[in-house]
Amino acid sequence: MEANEHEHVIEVTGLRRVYGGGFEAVRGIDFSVRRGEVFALLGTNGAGKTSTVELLEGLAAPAGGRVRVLGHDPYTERAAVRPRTGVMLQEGGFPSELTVAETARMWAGCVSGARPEREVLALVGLEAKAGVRVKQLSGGQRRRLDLALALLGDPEVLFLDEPTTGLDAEGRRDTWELVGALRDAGTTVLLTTHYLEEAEHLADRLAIMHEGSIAATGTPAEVTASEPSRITFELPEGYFLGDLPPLAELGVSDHTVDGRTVRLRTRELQRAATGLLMWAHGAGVELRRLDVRSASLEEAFLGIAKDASAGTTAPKEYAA
Ligand SMILES: Nc1ncnc2c1ncn2[C@@H]1O[C@H](COP(=O)(O)OP(=O)(O)OP(=O)(O)O)[C@@H](O)[C@H]1O
Repeated sequence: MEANEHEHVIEVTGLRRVYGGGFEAVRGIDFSVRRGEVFALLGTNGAGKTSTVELLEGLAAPAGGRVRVLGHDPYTERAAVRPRTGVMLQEGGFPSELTVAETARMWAGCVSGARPEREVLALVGLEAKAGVRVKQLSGGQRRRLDLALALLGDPEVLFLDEPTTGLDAEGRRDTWELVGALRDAGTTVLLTTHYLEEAEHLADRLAIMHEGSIAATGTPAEVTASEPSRITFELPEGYFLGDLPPLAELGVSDHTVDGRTVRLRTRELQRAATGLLMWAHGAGVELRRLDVRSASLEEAFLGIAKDASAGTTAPKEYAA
């Protein structure tokens, strides 16, 4: 057992993946995941998330760099890593003629110390479908079955590739609850997702990938804080933009005016909001339709992806 096993369950350094035709899908990325953490990999289509997760699962060898899962190389030391990990691929690809229970039983036969099938089917809310053939399940129910199978071995580390794609709102919430409960029980979870709300809700830390590189990492709050906050209001009757205090002095980085609606962007939300409200108070006017808000993870994601496309920023690392 390596000394830092309890600290970093997954360690990725300078990782690269190159496909047959020479295309470099993962271009030297670094990140680590601590025990009991939920870590989300986000990114635009084709960013390299699945290519990365497959390397962590030991399904392929890296073209460069290093991966350690539970202190082992998941590709060359597969036998040491595989029994302690659970994997939910994007496409389960199970025989469609088997029933749900038969599929779970078949899969359990490949897992040492498997939990009872009924138990994992209940965890994902599929116990009532035990006798139904896989081909008769809806897309969302198949994702639940994929998740149930990943849980059969009671894994220490769980890899979930887009676990809630195709699930309805209730199914998504159920999966979030389950992942939260697994995390509380000490399971380390690495997931990929297209749903920023999901990452915001579930992830302790995340990385945003773009074209094979990591554009930003940190907690959702840290990554979100990288994007300016917004203040929107209507100019009071009889007032013009020039009547406001100088915007630069309020810490406003840019602004737009649309009719009487003013939109400000600032990285100093408290200073800008306080200055504006003090001005309104002093002038004895009301700022109608006032809306003051921090950026959402979605806004931060779009901003980071745009910057990365334009090549204007170095990777942003917010994590301690
Ligand atoms: N077997 C392959 N051979 C060649 N190129 C591949 C192969 N698999 C993936 N790629 C390319 O590698 C890049 C990364 O793909 P990957 O599936 O890892 O992205 P992703 O971030 O998971 O995307 P998505 O969000 O769309 O699932 C893409 O440009 C894709 O076309």
